[in-house]
Amino acid sequence: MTDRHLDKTPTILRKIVDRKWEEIDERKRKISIGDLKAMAGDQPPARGFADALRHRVEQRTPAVIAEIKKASPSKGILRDPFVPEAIAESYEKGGAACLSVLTDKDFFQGHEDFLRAARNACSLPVIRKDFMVAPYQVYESRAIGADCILLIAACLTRDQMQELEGIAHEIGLDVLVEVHDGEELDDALTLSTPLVGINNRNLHTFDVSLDTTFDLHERISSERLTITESGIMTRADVETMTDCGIYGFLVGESFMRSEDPGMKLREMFF
Ligand SMILES: O=C(O)c1ccccc1NCC(=O)[C@H](O)[C@H](O)COP(=O)(O)O
Repeated sequence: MTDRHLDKTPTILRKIVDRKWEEIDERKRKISIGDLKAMAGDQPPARGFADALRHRVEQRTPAVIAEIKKASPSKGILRDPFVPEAIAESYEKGGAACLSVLTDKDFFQGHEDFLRAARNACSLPVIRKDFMVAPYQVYESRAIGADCILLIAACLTRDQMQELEGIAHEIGLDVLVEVHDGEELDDALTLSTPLVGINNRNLHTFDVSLDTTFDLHERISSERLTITESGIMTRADVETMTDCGIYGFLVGESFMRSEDPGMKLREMFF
């Protein structure tokens, strides 16, 4: 593993990142980075992910990134049967600003085809929710139709994040950088992306505390956009955030466990 925080990085993230490097090697044997760059270059313009969020936040309306995930390491299977296109349509009707689609197979039972299907079923911008460690994956994200990528500060050095962000912006992708503590936020704030996600889930223990957002949000200037991630389960959770001026949300589990995810979104947020 070539990544930072070797002793600090949560075990689950280290396992995921190790697997990502293997996956990249396997994929490179099938599609070269040159071919992938060409495929990325053939894509139509991306849908503006950051713009869609900013537009809502400026109107002091919740900007919800609604997540499509079948399973997670902390919670196991969340939804079965799982039909990404139906979920995407339901989220759009429910008022989501953007979608987040898990593409990691081994830990989240995701797939790139889920991203393609969800994006084709609606007009919302989509973030590829995966574990980016190398430029190959950034080109691949654009090639499969993503509009934004996630950079998780806990598994990247500052230099790696800057490199991946540079490539993403060069090929028309937005970037959401995710942090869980002050040190990671220091690194995240060296990037130019306006989108800063604060993950309320401690990936060592899987405990969730919304205080993580309140503690770190005050260090994020108003030119950027705070997105509170993980553990938003009720309307009361939403109101606690909006009362503190936080209008960006990334929500998965509570929607995924609901029969009608878009209806659940509407009930919780609007
Ligand atoms: O959720 C996990 O178990 C997990 C484990 C390792 C890395 C990331 C993990 N979660 C990803 C997320 O950040 C959540 O999917 C996202 O914030 C939505 O959270 P929730 O609303 O609690 O489903």
